[in-house]
Amino acid sequence: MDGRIGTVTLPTKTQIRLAPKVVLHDHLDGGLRPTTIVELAREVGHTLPAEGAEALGRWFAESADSGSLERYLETFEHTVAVMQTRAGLVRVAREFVEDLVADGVVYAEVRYAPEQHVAQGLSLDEVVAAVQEGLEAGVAAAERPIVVRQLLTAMRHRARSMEIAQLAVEWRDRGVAGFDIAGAEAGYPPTRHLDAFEYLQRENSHFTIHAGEAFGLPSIWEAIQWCGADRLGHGVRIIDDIEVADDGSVKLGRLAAYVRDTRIPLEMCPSSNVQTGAATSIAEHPIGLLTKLRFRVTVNTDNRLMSRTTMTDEMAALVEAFGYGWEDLRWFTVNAMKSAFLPFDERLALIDEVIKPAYAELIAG
Ligand SMILES: O=c1[nH]cnc2c1ncn2[C@H]1C[C@H](O)[C@@H](CO)O1
Ligand SMILES: [Zn+2]
Repeated sequence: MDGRIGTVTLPTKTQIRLAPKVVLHDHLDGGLRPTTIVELAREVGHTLPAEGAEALGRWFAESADSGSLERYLETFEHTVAVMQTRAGLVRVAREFVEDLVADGVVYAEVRYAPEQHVAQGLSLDEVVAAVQEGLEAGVAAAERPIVVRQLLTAMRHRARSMEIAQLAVEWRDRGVAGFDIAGAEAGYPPTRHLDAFEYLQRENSHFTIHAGEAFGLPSIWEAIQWCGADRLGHGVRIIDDIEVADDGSVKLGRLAAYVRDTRIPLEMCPSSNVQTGAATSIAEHPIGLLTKLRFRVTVNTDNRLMSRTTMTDEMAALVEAFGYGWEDLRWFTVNAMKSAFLPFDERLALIDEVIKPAYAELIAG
């Protein structure tokens, strides 16, 4: 494909890869290289569900492509198993950054649940330190500048969120930018972790909440109006509060209006949503309508291994499905940078000095 539809030139994959991109929702334990999993599994004696890196990569993608978030999450057993040692965590984090750099990402927030990496005796603090060491090694070795921060996730079906929130605050000046909760959504409302969110608010800290992915509006409403989430992980089901009439007129319910009016960022992950059944296809993904309605939409990968994707792939898929041009890709990227859990002056510097000049050139052709 030469990237032309009629007389309009659409961004090609090769061009998109070179454009600066920002990812806010990218799980460390969802982005390992299959080759690394094979090697680490051999070292620690973990039995994998497929032989060899290629078959394993396929296994992750096929198993995650299940139509259910719960089954999608089962695949993480095999990544988490090889991320239980300091060396394993350092390596995975370093390679994670290398892959982001190769994808043209200039700012990334990398999330994972420290409580899932203590099975072989590491303390929570040692886990965060190992990940930070790997991320910094990746940044130091990068050919192009990249800024990377950690988000510490607590698992919503467990009861360690307060501890993890405290850990995020302890590490706030050493590479951790915020907090998140993840895992099965149905049956585990965000208010189960209200004490952790209230603590973070008192500490002037930042957090996002996975909400509106496998459960609907009540989950989003709790995340925002009870817990005070700064951003929504996915948030796709906000579409349930939007009515589009046959004549094309649109009516927002009170929650959708609140989300749009207060510019709450939506960390949208199109491919992941198709795999878990939160959306039927990329072309029918609510991101199309939400973008048209100017919600604060950002584009993300969620789990590059399980979805066999990259930021470049996600953006290219959106270009193909919706005909987006460079202005649209710049808008997603600036939205994401504005929504980052990084100090305002640092966000502005990346927007003014890195993102806008690069897109200005791309738009000029
Ligand atoms: O999209 C997701 N929704 C809910 N939970 C998720 C998603 N992607 C990954 N997780 C879980 C599985 C990981 O083990 C955990 C921490 O990264 O977060
Ligand atoms: Zn996620």
